[in-house]
Amino acid sequence: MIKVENIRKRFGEEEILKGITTVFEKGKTNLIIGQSGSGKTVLLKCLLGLFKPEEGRIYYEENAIQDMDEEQQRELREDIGMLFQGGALFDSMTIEENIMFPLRMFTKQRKSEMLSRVNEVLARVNLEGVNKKYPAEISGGMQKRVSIARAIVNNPKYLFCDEPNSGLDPKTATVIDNLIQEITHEYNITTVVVSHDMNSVMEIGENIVFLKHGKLVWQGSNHDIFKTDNEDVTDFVYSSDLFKKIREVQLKEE
Ligand SMILES: Nc1ncnc2c1ncn2[C@@H]1O[C@H](COP(=O)(O)OP(=O)(O)OP(=O)(O)O)[C@@H](O)[C@H]1O
Repeated sequence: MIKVENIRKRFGEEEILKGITTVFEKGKTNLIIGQSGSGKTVLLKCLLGLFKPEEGRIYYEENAIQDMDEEQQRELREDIGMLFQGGALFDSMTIEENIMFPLRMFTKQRKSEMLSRVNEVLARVNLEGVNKKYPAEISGGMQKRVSIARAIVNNPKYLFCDEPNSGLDPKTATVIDNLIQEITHEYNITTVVVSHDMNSVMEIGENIVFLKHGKLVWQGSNHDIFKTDNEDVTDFVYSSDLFKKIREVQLKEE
């Protein structure tokens, strides 16, 4: 669980996050959504400790990151898996070396132990046997799965995903979304996904935090989102014709 209490972040004169309070729940896929520029990435970077809010507090379980010393922050980093936009694999390393990277950084495991863990996570993302390939030799969807394998290799308690399915076709995007959700449930971790993709909202939005101009204007699940009459949310959801039609059908059925 990650708890955010009244955080404010400004750059120069401009206040980007205007007092956000929320909880990202354990064992759930928590989505941060909103229009471009609403502050999603800034909030994610605050959660990760990459930006320091001027006000407010962020708790990982009961521990505020503001109170952590360097050693505690290092321990927290070990518990965090990160899936970057675009995958961010190292092109000059094989898939195996890419996935092993966090293990080399954070553990003192022997090579054989690391290799066996690499094979375990590759199997989890249904990608056995690609160990010796380079990122350029596999498809975009496979690269994303390798990135997920790397993000979970160290058994994180928290998983952060920044636009995990950008650049993927809709079918592959759904596979990636579902994989993120399955892993979240299986390992009972706190997952936070930044997205502006309505399909992701539908598929995996168990707890959705909706931002507008740096404020949290709505929070709920993918079931609630079709019932709300909050105009900011409906404008966002029904900017897509497909979802407009789904809404019409739902309203007729009720
Ligand atoms: N390092 C920075 N310095 C100054 N301004 C910043 C910085 N990072 C973000 N901003 C500003 O904060 C605002 C919110 O940006 P943010 O990247 O969080 O939006 P977003 O909701 O993630 O948008 P998108 O969906 O386009 O990625 C923008 O106006 C942006 O210019």
